[in-house]
Amino acid sequence: MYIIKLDAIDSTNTYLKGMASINLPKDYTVVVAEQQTKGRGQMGTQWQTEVGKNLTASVFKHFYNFKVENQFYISMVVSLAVCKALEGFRIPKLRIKWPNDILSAEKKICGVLIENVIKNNKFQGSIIGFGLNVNQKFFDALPKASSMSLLTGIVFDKDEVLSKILKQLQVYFKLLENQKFDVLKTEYEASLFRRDKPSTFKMSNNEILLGIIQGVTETGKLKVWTEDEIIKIFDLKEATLLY
Ligand SMILES: Nc1ncnc2c1ncn2[C@@H]1O[C@H](COP(=O)(O)OP(=O)(O)OP(=O)(O)O)[C@@H](O)[C@H]1O
Ligand SMILES: O=C(O)CCCC[C@@H]1SC[C@@H]2NC(=O)N[C@@H]21
Repeated sequence: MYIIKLDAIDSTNTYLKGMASINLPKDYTVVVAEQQTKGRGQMGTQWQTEVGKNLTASVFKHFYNFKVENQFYISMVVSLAVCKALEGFRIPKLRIKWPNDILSAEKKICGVLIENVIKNNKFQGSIIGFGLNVNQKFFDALPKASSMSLLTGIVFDKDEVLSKILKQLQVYFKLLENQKFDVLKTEYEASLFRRDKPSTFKMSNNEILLGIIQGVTETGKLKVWTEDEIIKIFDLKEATLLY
């Protein structure tokens, strides 16, 4: 494991992407920054965190002969590894909000941004970025966010948290390497936020839809039992889970 610690950078994902474009980094090369000036979230959003309080890190993972159709398993691995590490710190009521937000007591404490590295027309590996709210206490502009510290009253050692997450990433990636697809999907679905509960979705055409989350497909689409009594399959661009 090789950890690069930076005081400030635009984005740890962008930094690692730049490294990978020159030479593919070794497996589990980690970039961690105290401050990101252009932290990136999913779907073009910004990742905002208080300087020095939280973990913003990116990890490089190689994949050899990986079938691109299995990509969602990478997402499952990362969400499960973060959850398992957080369980170890006794963070309460952990859930994975599809596809890969980590919630505690229904508030978002961690976001994940996975970006693929393709070279010579081949999928070489992924840059796994995660932003974990560790010791930040105020989220004035983010009403749905919280942190490990806010939820427990404890101030955490960020290095210790990072090291536990990296350890769990290795454990769960081993399962993926050994093709334990069922184990991963079952554990992911068991942790899914609002599974088996009536939920409200906002569709891309702005319609509101009610349904009950059943689980996910192997490619990461959400299976929802709707009012018309059929199972609908949503991809990320189609539906946002409101509550
Ligand atoms: N440090 C952070 N912790 C949690 N969320 C963050 C953080 N930084 C940025 N975000 C993102 O900010 C966005 C706005 O969060 P907010 O809590 O206001 O919910 P929202 O805009 O209603 O979004 P959503 O559709 O994700 O429920 C979300 O996409 C969230 O992922
Ligand atoms: O929208 C999300 O939930 C994903 C947020 C991912 C944020 C992390 S912080 C470290 C890494 N570098 C980035 O620019 N983004 C990810």
